[in-house]
Amino acid sequence: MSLSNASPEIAAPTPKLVDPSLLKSRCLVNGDWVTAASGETFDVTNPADSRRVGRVPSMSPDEIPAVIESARIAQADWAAWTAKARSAVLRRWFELIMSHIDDLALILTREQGKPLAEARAEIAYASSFVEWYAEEAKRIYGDTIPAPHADQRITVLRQPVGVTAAITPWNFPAAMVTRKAAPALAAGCSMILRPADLTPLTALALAELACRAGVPAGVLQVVTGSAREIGQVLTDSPVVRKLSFTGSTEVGRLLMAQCAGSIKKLSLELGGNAPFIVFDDADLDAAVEGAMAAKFRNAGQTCVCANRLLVQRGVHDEFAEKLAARMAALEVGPGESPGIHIGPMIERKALDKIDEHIGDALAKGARLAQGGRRLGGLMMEPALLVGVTSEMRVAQEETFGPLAPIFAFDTEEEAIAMANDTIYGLAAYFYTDSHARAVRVSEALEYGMVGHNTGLISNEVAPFGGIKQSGLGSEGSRYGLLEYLEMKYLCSAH
Ligand SMILES: NC(=O)c1ccc[n+]([C@@H]2O[C@H](COP(=O)([O-])OP(=O)(O)OC[C@H]3O[C@@H](n4cnc5c(N)ncnc54)[C@H](O)[C@@H]3O)[C@@H](O)[C@H]2O)c1
Ligand SMILES: O=C[C@H](O)CS(=O)(=O)O
Repeated sequence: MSLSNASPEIAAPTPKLVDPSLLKSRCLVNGDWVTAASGETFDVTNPADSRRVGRVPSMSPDEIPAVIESARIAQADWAAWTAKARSAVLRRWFELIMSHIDDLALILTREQGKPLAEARAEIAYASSFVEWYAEEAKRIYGDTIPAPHADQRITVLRQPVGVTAAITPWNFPAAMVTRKAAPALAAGCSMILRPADLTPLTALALAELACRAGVPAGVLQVVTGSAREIGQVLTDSPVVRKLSFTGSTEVGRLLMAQCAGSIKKLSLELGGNAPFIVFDDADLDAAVEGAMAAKFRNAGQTCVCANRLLVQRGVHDEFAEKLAARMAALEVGPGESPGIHIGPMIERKALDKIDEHIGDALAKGARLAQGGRRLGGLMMEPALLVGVTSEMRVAQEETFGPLAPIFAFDTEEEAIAMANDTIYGLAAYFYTDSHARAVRVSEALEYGMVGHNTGLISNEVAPFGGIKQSGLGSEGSRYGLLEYLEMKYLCSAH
């Protein structure tokens, strides 16, 4: 691999936004674009070069109760719209996102760092949730149940939860927003979104397009500022009936406790430690391609990334050799540069954690087979470790970077035990061409999502979610809508 970067003398022309009004410097509150009452702001910087790409308000927690009240008033009206009318607005939002994909991708790459091609893919993925829930909005069905008494009629209604809040991470600044906002709005809820400080601009641009699509004032609001302070107001408020959080397990635990006081409905999409298991009877070339996809998407900064590569001893050396060759072809550089596969890490502490994981593994007997060099700024060479064992930090902690640690195993039972030896349960992957083994392994893995002979499992139609300490609930699919609905049972006597 190499560091691809336009030389300062002939820097590539900086593409401009076709619609500069998508680059917002204010928050969306009750249909208005507002500054913080204090006038305070904070910068959003490009991880590729630390240059400022935007500036957003640092709202005070004192301003949030008014936002919640706006959301409460707006939600009552929004819930009275017909499902078809809500669906039409969501459909229009989907169309506007896709027609502005290039600008949204550019904003996303500039604040998050991922290569433009990946940013475009994320925008399309994000829009697929809006498209999906525009359709699902019209299919929120209830039940009628045969009553046990002749004079009774039993029905089950599904009604919107009401005012909801969402707190989202920096690694997928578009998809993590629409994966929450789309089902919320489809269900007839309102949503107060607080995006990550590192990547708020994409969320604000999506909100601008939601306004253009006809989402009424107060139904979707976006506030920026102190996560802890704003989060505390949102979790304390009894008016906020649900919190949807995507982020680390550590913060998820904290927010879950903060929501206990008001017994909120909770969706938690938390950390992962995905095993990627390669058996002797796997198609090795397919397994290598799957590992590249599962490990290096978003430079390894995804919750479902292959955090551990477990390879059966009979194919270990061939797999490691093939993977190293594919990794060597990865181009590292600024996301806006052409042909880049691996962008910068989001911040310095992310690079430091990867170094710590490599250092710890080497100190405990692993070998750095390839890569691992820092390349300046927040860039690093994708690294391949072999001889990794369960005593090393990388076995139990989410690396969240382009580090591929290979663990060897002998038997299927050993592989399952290694794979399940973690507090996490988000995603797991395994490669085998044996049907019998596929049935056994898919049922034995303790994860919310399992990929068999594939390293890419994320889409809008399937329930995305974890078990154990990777979270609660699911997003996407028809199940994701249930997270924003309450069930009411009506027993009517005649
Ligand atoms: N399961 C999933 O779908 C999924 C998806 C993406 C990321 N993640 C996880 O998120 C982590 C990386 O993202 P991150 O670094 O943004 O996670 P993080 O938990 O540090 O932050 C997530 C969000 O919570 C906010 N936050 C932080 N402390 C808070 C507090 N005390 N109160 C309220 N909000 C607070 C942050 O500002 C951010 O907006 C990884 O662990 C990754 O696995 C999970
Ligand atoms: O970080 C994990 C996100 O959920 C991204 S994706 O849904 O896996 O693409």
